[in-house]
Amino acid sequence: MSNENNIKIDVSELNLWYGDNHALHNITVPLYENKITALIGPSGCGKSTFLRCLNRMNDLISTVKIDGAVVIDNKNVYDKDVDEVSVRKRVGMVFQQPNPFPKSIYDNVAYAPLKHHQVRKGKECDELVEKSLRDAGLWEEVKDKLHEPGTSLSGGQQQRLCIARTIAVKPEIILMDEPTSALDPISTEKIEALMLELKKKYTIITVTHNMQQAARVADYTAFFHLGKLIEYDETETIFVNPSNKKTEDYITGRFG
Ligand SMILES: Nc1ncnc2c1ncn2[C@@H]1O[C@H](COP(=O)(O)OP(=O)(O)OP(=O)(O)O)[C@@H](O)[C@H]1O
Repeated sequence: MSNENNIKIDVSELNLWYGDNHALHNITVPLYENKITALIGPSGCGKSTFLRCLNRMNDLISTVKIDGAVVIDNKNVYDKDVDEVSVRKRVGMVFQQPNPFPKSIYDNVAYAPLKHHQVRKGKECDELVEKSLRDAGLWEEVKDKLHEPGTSLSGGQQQRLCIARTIAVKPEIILMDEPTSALDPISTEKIEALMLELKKKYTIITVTHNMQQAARVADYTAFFHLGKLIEYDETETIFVNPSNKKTEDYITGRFG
């Protein structure tokens, strides 16, 4: 694997237990800046669990125990002096089901930046809302109805609204957990095109069950099986010339 890229998230010897269930085993992986990394593997192999470790979302589950390190820009986000809210601001997340707040399109985007005092109400906030919606590829479709409910949009538009809401707080990393699995093919295509645009500014880690999607958008792909990272490499290598038999069996549809 080429090493010309900057490491944005350096995960080392990460283990996670849900009670007695050892769900992630000693995961060590460098995730690269301004790249899209796809996490693939059969259901229950730990993809979402791993993704949620990157912004400390698993801290919200009381039975979880984690050890190991997730180092972002030279600082382990699990160090005692790190506040998890600040981690979640730097590492945004987009979920499988579009989940806009029960608020207007405008307020969905403006809510967090206003709450965190990143912008003032009025012109400054208006500009941020417009920029975020533009960057999420949604502005032209919603600019005349910003005060209508976010839930009045189509599923694909709602997902782009959720992406606009995520980028409005200026994260450095965006985690996506099967961001297109609830969408039709045309909306999926728009989100994939958007991901390729967004990686110029952000580091993206995405979970997908869709092999074609991983092949289309991801620079790097990590294959998980039973809580272990089996293989991680440039996407083309994973799909064309995997070195592990399990990877080959999975991508050729022999299991999963
Ligand atoms: N909140 C939770 N509490 C307890 N166990 C959990 C929880 N979430 C996941 N697990 C367990 O952790 C393991 C990994 O699950 P995870 O959801 O990370 O897998 P996944 O690869 O994302 O699966 P899928 O593709 O089906 O979404 C499974 O054994 C699952 O049952």
